[in-house]
Amino acid sequence: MAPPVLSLDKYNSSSVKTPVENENKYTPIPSHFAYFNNPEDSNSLPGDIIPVIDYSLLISEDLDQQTKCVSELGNACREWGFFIVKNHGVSEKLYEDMFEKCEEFNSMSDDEKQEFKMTKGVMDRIRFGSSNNLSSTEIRFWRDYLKMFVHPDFNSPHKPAGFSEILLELSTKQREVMKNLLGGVSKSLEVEESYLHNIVEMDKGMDYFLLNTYPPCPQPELAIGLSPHTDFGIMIMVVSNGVGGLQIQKNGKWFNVDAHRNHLMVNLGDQMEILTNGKYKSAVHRVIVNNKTTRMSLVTSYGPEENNLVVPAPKFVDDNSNPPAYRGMKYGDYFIADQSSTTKAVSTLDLIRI
Ligand SMILES: O=C(O)CCC(=O)C(=O)O
Ligand SMILES: [Fe+2]
Repeated sequence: MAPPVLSLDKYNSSSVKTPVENENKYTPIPSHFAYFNNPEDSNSLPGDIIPVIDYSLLISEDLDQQTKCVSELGNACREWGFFIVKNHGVSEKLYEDMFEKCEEFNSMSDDEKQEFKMTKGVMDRIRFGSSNNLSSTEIRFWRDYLKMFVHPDFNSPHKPAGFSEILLELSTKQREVMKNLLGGVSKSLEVEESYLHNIVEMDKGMDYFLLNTYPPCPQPELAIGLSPHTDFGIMIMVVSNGVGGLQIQKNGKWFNVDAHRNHLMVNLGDQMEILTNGKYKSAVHRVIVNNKTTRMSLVTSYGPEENNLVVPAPKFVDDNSNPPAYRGMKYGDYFIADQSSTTKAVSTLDLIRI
């Protein structure tokens, strides 16, 4: 007898998690989750060569150490568009508390989460859902999300109790780390420390926070958590609950990112590529799923002020060998284009490449 098929539609659910928990003996997964046709497409390599940056050296008083760290940061940005950050100083306890609250959020019923579903559109201050693309003819991602704007105005679900306080504390601390990383990246580009920060008006910048949840999948070799993509934003900070899944692409090959719970994973985003006129590239990445453990990731995308017109910065453009490679676009418009696209290939950058 054919095994029962997991049916998401009968739950009319905006989440992968609810049906997964209610029908735990299912297989196969519904066809609209079947992403991989060819098993070789999911091949990957160990990520032990991915650069690791020691944040404590970046902010140290010892100028030699700092310079060495900036140079490592520059290499990581040029070669990978991605790096791992250790010794970042945000407490492990704060992450533990945040993940605990995220689990509590996930455990609420669909009815309880109803009020957080998208109502007006992608500019909703908070939205909960699953897959970017809800058209039934498209492949869906094996992922649930909760997304919200946390800067300059702070938004958070009002439940579970304590969620918003912990998120505010975490966002504030992570923002400080990001400011210093952005300073280090500026220096690696041989501009003053505040160059990128000032040009994008980071003090008024739009920080977008996401909780991604990838429940165990009975056929992980077929499904995908997130297909290959680049992120909007200047830099993106990711912390996981210690369960692997993130992969970074380099020279056409996929590398597994070591999922140490107390490390930050940072990738360069599309606005970094535009600002540096392609000198630093936005990293292509994807998330694969497993059949044992739920992966959760806390992602914050840091970007310019919403009305900031993002164009290649003067320092990286000249009339001879470096003409502008991207058209300018207001950051808010870019965000909307990225988040509303139902046909997005790998990168929204394709919209503005010259
Ligand atoms: O879950 C992750 O590690 C990364 C998620 C991601 O790439 C995204 O939300 O854009
Ligand atoms: Fe991403």
